[in-house]
Amino acid sequence: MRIDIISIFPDYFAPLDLSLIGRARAGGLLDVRVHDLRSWTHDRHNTVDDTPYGGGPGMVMKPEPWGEALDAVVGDAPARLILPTPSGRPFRQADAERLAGEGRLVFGCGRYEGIDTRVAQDAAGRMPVEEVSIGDYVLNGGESATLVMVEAITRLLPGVLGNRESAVQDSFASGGMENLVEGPVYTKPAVWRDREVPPLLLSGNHGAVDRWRRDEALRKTARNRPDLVAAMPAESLDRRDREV
Ligand SMILES: CC(C)N1CCN(Cc2ccc(Cn3ccc4ccc(-c5n[nH]c(N)c5C#N)cc43)cc2)CC1
Repeated sequence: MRIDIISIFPDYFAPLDLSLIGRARAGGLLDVRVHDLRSWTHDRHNTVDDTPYGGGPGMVMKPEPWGEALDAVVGDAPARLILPTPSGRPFRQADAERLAGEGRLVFGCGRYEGIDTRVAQDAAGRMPVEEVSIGDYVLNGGESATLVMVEAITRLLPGVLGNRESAVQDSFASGGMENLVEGPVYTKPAVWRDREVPPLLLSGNHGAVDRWRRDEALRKTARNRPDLVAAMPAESLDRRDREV
């Protein structure tokens, strides 16, 4: 997969040189290129914003630099443009799974009050465009959202997660009881500050451990995400589950 990111803060994406994504890039599993939008400005001040038509607070990102940047970065290649925005469709695990199947993604990181609407309209004539939001809270720009989405998407690509991790077992997976949040996890030592690891986890009884983990995950989901429990098909909750 190739990912292009266009932003006025390219240094924001230094974290993509680290850890699993950094290793995937170094190993040629992933091609991530970050571009400074100001490279496509031509005035002395590298201007990327201007006042909004119709008045109102703040500034809006000018269309010209974006148009030139997308022309240069995408050209005629097949690609999907992802535009983080507070008004976008919610980005969920199912979207990460869908987008992990794409060959090329381009993330356009807006700032100020957003990008002139004509940029998305113009791009839609050449490529699929998705306006997405990572959550119901307000950020200052699209960079953090792009980092979140790039991580959620690329961790699903074959070979990116090491052999010791697996995206297959992740919670929030689409459909079924996999929608449980993660239950408690423990490692050595068996006792820490007088707190014991549940003895069952040291029993070697894998069936009982699996049932315990599922009960604990269901208990935590009911406590933290009652919306996920409510959305589960009734038949997927057996009698024992209802007692948890
Ligand atoms: C004055 C008054 C009436 N306005 C009312 C509407 N407000 C909406 C508004 C607020 C902030 C921003 C800053 N910003 C610029 C580009 C950009 C991209 C993503 C996000 C973003 N925020 N939260 C998410 N989940 C996001 C995602 N994904 C934020 C961005 C842009 C737009 C702005 C204020």
